[in-house]
Amino acid sequence: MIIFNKQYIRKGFFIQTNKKKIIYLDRDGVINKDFGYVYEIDKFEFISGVLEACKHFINLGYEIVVVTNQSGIGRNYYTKEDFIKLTNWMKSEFKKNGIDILNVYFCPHAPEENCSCRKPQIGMITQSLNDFDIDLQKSWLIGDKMSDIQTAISANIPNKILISKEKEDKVLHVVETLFDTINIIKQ
Ligand SMILES: O=P(O)(O)OC[C@@H](O)[C@H]1O[C@@H](OP(=O)(O)O)[C@@H](O)[C@@H](O)[C@@H]1O
Ligand SMILES: [Mg+2]
Ligand SMILES: [Zn+2]
Repeated sequence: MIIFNKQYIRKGFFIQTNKKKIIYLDRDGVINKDFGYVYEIDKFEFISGVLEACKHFINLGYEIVVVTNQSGIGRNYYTKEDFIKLTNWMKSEFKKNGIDILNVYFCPHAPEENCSCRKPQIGMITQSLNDFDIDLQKSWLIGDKMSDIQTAISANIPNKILISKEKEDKVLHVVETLFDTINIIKQ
């Protein structure tokens, strides 16, 4: 039996980092089909392969955080309560498939409000760092707009993937659906 010298432990030689590694997921266009300001359960259609991809991430030890712009609230297309109702349903659907979503962060503001949380601003990422002990260097951000990728750049998240049918030469990883990221995120 090895007895660690208490003074070493006191000096932090054996501090184990339990920092979380996160997959930050954009919602519309990544988790669900983006029909435009989706806020009703019957209009929320999971994109094929999303559940399998999320199970893959969890098997690799990641936790999943959703970061979503919801300007439809600020534009008065729907209410914050509508969004929360849909979000609770979405989380329950993930849960039914063995996938726990650590948290969903959303920006309810319209673009003209110039808030600090609407992507590509990094307010939602910063809030997640306040809420959890996260290792951003081992985390990923996956989105369907270049503004999502810009969020990762601004937040110093080194690993980012664009979900798009067009090749964006400014982004190293461009795939058509979240399922395709299984071939990229392997540890
Ligand atoms: O992709 P995330 O961030 O999860 O959510 C995007 C949605 O809030 C909506 O964002 C809008 O952009 P504007 O917010 O109007 O610029 C449009 O792109 C809509 O099609 C889209 O549904
Ligand atoms: Mg999106
Ligand atoms: Zn905001």
